[in-house]
Amino acid sequence: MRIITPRYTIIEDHAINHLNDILKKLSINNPLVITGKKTKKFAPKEFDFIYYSELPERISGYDAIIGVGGGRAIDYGKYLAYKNDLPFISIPTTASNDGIASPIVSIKQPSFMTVSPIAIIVDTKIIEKSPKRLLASGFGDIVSNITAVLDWQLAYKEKGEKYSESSAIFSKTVAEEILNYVLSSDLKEFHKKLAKALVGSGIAIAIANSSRPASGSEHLFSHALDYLKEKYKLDVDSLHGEQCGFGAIIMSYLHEKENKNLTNLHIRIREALRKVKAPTTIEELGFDKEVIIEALSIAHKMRDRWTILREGISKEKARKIIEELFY
Ligand SMILES: NC(=O)C1=CN([C@@H]2O[C@H](COP(=O)(O)OP(=O)(O)OC[C@H]3O[C@@H](n4cnc5c(N)ncnc54)[C@H](O)[C@@H]3O)[C@@H](O)[C@H]2O)C=CC1
Ligand SMILES: O=C(CO)COP(=O)(O)O
Ligand SMILES: [Zn+2]
Repeated sequence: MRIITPRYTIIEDHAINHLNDILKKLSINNPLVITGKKTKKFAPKEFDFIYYSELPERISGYDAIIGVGGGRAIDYGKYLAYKNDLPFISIPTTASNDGIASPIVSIKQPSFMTVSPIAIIVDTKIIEKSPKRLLASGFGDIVSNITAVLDWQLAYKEKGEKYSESSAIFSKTVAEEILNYVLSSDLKEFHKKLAKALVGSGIAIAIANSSRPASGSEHLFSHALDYLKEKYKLDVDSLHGEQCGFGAIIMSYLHEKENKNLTNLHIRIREALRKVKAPTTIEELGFDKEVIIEALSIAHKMRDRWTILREGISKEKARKIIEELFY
């Protein structure tokens, strides 16, 4: 199977200045920009634009789509490009999840595979100035790759699932590298290392042609929270990466129980999340304890993906795990 990865990836201060040069190299003359109301100020002024909240199904007369913004702006831009069979250029204005580089579209669950961006332009000066909460969310999404790879290896061992060692090693290495960086540094370069790690995660997904290297039981838990937010009409504004990082604390704890080589993994993950000020308590994440317990007990049903949750854990066992970890 052919692996499609971005043809141009620039991650540096003032990277935005390279856009016209990249468009020329790609022979793109008339792109349409998809952005959000708060991130329109970062969009190149010379091209037409549409807000992602006002997306048409079909467009004509453009030869590419450029996504400029946070996770949803990039996701909707990627989706529109895919629907119209156009190349997609990703220009994230923050680093809140690995959608900035992945071939996945997650505007609704289940997410689906499209095509990797043909170019990714990450202006680290813009990222640095973006809300710290969004960068903490991005760290949650990348640290979740550690439990995602552990789950993938478990599925390979217990169910014979297709597994790519090259994608898994890549995904695990970028995640562990930034975890160690956060635990041992003053975070001066955090935004740059985070942007590079999230791009690496998106490429690992492209290599696997699946979100497996970046989405395991911790993402199932996050999808369960999204489902319960909808079901109970909860007024909770937790971000994708925040939910996944919190889920990684729980799932690394479950993996540790079965694999003594992983001792203290959940402690290291929780300490690193706390250091970047990502939510690490139920109150900080914004949910009631009972919703967290219900999410853990239904997470395995969110998609057909074998993980450490296996056929699911009872509410009683979920309660015990949550109380051991957070009380
Ligand atoms: N395709 C993929 O692989 C994945 C895609 N996603 C997508 O990402 C979405 C979540 O993305 P998030 O970014 O967490 O939330 P979001 O996109 O809902 O919100 C991000 C917020 O940050 C603001 N923002 C962005 N850059 C900024 C800057 N430089 N300064 C000030 N404000 C800025 C935006 O205006 C927006 O209000 C999901 O709903 C899903 O659509 C999530 C995970 C994976
Ligand atoms: O969020 C993702 C990777 O970080 C995509 O995961 P899903 O395939 O579970 O939606
Ligand atoms: Zn994710």
